Amino acid sequence: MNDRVRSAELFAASREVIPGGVNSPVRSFRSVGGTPPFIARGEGAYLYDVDGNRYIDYFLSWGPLVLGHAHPEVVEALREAVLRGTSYGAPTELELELAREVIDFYPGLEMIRMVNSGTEATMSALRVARAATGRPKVVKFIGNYHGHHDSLLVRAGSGAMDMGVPDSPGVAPGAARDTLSLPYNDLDAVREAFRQHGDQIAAVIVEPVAGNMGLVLPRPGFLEGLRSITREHGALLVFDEVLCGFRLPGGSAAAHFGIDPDLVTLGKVIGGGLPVGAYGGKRRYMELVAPAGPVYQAGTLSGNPLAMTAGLTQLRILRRPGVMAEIERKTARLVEGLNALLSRRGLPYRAQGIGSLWGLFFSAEPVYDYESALKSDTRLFARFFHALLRRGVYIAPSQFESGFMSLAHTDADLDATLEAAGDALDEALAMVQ
Ligand SMILES: Cc1ncc(COP(=O)(O)O)c(C=O)c1O
Ligand SMILES: NCC(=O)CCC(=O)O
Repeated sequence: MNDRVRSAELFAASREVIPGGVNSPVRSFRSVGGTPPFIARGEGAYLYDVDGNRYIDYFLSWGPLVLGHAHPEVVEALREAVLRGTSYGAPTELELELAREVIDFYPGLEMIRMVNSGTEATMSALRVARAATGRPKVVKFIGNYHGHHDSLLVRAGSGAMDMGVPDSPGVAPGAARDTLSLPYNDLDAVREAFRQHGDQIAAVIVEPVAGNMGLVLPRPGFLEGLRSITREHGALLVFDEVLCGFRLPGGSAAAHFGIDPDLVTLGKVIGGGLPVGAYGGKRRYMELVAPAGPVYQAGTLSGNPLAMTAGLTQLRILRRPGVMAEIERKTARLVEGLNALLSRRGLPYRAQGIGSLWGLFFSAEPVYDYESALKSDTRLFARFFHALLRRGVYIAPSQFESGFMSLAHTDADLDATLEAAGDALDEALAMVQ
């Protein structure tokens, strides 16, 4: 492994002109320390940095690249598409095709609107929910992350969790006042919130599998409970599947858990690595969106032809027989391998996976919400992270993020990863003691 000398120079220079040197806080290594590699290119399962180091990539642009970097068919489709122009601001058949592809993939989805990010998707979904119900309040769960718009940047996960201040200054107090933040996996808290404010609550928004406080699964009955409580009180249930969409068995939480949300937000995988988000749901709600209805939401680059091309190509490959199963097999193999390493060392930690998502908490106790996630040993995580990175394996630089898997990862990559992980664990443990 080469030093990251050039990366360090670029990081220092970037910090002069870009806040913190990055265009999104999670990239900065703030919680683990040190210098993030500056990336020169990605290919398959690998990232290459400007100093000539190669990393097996398990954060995959924070989730979108379910086939790996620069999948040849995605690249070819983009090469052809770019010759036809980069943006029209007028409707295309591609948008229809991607809408149909997603609707076909996602049970119960009737209409969908493309936007440019997951943030826009959740912001717009809540606007629809408020318009549909005429109510102001929303329920979210502590440690779930739905993007950075005001009403949901409250007790948020992801980078906000690392900052130690999950509530950002600058969020309009009015916006935050209408957000009720409850512990994840706690149906009693939801029932109590509805008992107090039921006629004021427009929607419950949830990451059905939580991926922004580390990977946290819903307890059996939690999602079913949300469905019945929201129905009972005339509030909408919004599944934020920006992160878990097309990465859970069956492709979605709706399919995997057999639950029919009113609205859904998507992003990441559906854009194939280009900037895309989407919100959709039942026709009666989505027909409120302009110009079909009065709820205004727009976007200069929404439905961008390059983004639609990348998303469509990636989803079609993902739907080929055996592809999702293969990615899931590799995820399970990695998780099993990590757990074997941990048990062999007598450590009380466990990795877990679902679909093509995985996670490992350095906590001896089960993690089911934000508070229990915070009990993890973040110092041990930081040491493990850097020891892994030095061995050419790049996971998300925070204890409170998820791991991802792609089709491009080979069994040889997994073997190399597990060997590196064993050595990295030993190194990290030796340093902590
Ligand atoms: C569940 C979830 N919702 C929303 C978002 C926001 O998406 P974006 O970063 O594209 O704005 C993210 C990740 O960033 C996410 O993980
Ligand atoms: N799990 C965290 C994210 O997916 C967010 C990525 C970003 O904000 O750059």
